[in-house]
Amino acid sequence: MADSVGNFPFEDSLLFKSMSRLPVMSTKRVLTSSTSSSENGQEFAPAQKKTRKDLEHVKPQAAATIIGGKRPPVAASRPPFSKSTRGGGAATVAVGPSRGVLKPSLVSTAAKGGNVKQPAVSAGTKAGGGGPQRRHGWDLKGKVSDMEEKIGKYQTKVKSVNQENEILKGSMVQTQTRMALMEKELDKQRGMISEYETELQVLTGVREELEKVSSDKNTLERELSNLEGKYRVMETLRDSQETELQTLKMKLSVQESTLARLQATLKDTEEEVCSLKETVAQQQDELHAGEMERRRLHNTIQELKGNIRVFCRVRPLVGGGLSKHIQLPASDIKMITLAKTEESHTGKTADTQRNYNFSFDRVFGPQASQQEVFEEISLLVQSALDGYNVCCFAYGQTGSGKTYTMEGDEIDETRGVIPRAVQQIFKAAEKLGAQGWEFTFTASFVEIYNETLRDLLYTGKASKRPEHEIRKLSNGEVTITNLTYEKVTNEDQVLGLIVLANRNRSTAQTAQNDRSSRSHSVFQLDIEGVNAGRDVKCKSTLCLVDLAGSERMVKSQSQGERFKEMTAINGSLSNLGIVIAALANKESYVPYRNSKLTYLLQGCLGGNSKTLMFVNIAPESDSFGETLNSLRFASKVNDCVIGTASANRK
Ligand SMILES: Nc1ncnc2c1ncn2[C@@H]1O[C@H](COP(=O)(O)OP(=O)(O)OP(=O)(O)O)[C@@H](O)[C@H]1O
Repeated sequence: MADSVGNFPFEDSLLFKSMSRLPVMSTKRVLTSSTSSSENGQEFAPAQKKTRKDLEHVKPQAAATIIGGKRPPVAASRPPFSKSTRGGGAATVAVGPSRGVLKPSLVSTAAKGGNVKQPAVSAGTKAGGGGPQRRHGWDLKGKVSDMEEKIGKYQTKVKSVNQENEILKGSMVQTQTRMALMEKELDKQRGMISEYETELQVLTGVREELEKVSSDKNTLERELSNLEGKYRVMETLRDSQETELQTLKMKLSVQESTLARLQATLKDTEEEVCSLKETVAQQQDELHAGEMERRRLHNTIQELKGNIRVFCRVRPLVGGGLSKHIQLPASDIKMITLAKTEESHTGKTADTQRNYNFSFDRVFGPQASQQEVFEEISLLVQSALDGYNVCCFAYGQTGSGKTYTMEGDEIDETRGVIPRAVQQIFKAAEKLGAQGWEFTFTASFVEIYNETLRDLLYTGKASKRPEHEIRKLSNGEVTITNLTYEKVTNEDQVLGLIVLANRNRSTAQTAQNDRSSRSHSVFQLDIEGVNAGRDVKCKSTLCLVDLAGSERMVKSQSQGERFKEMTAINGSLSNLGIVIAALANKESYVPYRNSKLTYLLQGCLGGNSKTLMFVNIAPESDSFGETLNSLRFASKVNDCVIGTASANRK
């Protein structure tokens, strides 16, 4: 066993004895060539030489225990000293063929030597070809001599091993020193690596930032390039605008001088306008006063003409020519004579002619045009705009020309009273607008058949046609429930409503023959005017009525529905006469409620209205009786003087 300095106490006999049993000391060198099994010193010498040579090349790791592996174990790369010293000194070194550093010549085995298996054959027992001869038992001296020789060899060997050990120790110290240095160096290097790594991280960050900055730079460069482009455009624009500005400045200076001139002119003009405004205001006042005066005078004329007037109109003969029994004196436009030749009952006397003379406000012969007729009515229509209720109705037998007079045909010349009145009203309203008047117009169209009301402006389903009632409001106005009251602003709208009403009438006509002849149709236009500047308002109704045929049916021919119709027509027409007579006589009770027609027209027939009745007559001989009746009825109406009308003004 090696001590701390590596000396082996071979002089100790006990130890010496025990060592003789150590397998380490076997002459059989495990790592040497198998061919060398000799125990003589000649054989050892080359081995030692080899070991020294090898040791010169031993690197720090060569001190590790390497056992026959192709590569040294991982532990061999580390400093092996602590391990080998624990084992009690020298390490076992085996051949590392791949390295070639340690040759198989050297095997240094520790006294304990547990790890390396040595051949069990001792030196003494192994008899080689050249070894000492076996001595006889009695040859003790020889044996001792052999032993001493052996001991000598061993001692030499131990010495060389000790030398080797010393060299190894020196080498180990060197190696340790070098290792310490290298470890220091390694630590230093590690520190540097860590620093480098930190630096690398910083640099990586810097690089990323640099890349970002570079990309930002690219973007900014692009933006800059765009901006530069825009800047160039703006510069061009600025240049052109500067030129324009110069031009404008020049123009401005011209304009300024013009303005100065104009301002002077304006001042003069303003003064002039001021004086003109005063004149206009004065003239407007005068105009308004004139308008009011016109209304007053117009109304006076109308009153003088009578608040109920009757016009007679004779329809032309269907086949042309002149009527035999109707005479219209050329000198008097108010007279009409109905002449009837009565044959002598006895035949002995001459036939006598009986004349029935009638006088009306105006008589229109068969040649009278629609325009001529309307001129007389237009004064009344003007009264409607002035705030008076106006009612115009056509009375006469079927086919006498009532509808022709009221509605006429579609062509301009043959248009009747209703379209002409509407046209006049909208035109006059427009003119009055210049004087500050604003008008609102509401139209309705109703039919009275068999004392039942029917909305002629109804556009819904026939099955859902509502029923109507006439109501008198607390303010005296008359209204019809569920009736269409259409706001209109121009003539065309009203004409459209008339077309709709005629369509509604003809639908009913298809269901019942000649129904239109047996029903009254009432067109109403409610007029509301406001002159806000003068604080004046007016409200009136223009009522245009086409009455049912006035002919009397022969009682024997009247049955069922016809009889009912006849009763209704006769009732309402005779009641119309009664109402007009009651109004004319200023009776306290006027039976308006006796028929739907008079109840509906009560606002237009009362003291506060102007009424015009057309009596239409047919010229045919066979209509003589009905014509006479019509003229008699109209004559009665004509004799009535309805109380002075007053305009609905506030
Ligand atoms: N003054 C006139 N000039 C030319 N034609 C006329 C004139 N009056 C009426 N007529 C024609 O006579 C015919 C009958 O007239 P209209 O239909 O107006 O009578 P009506 O009294 O309204 O009859 P109904 O009571 O059946 O409605 C129509 O063809 C119409 O064009």
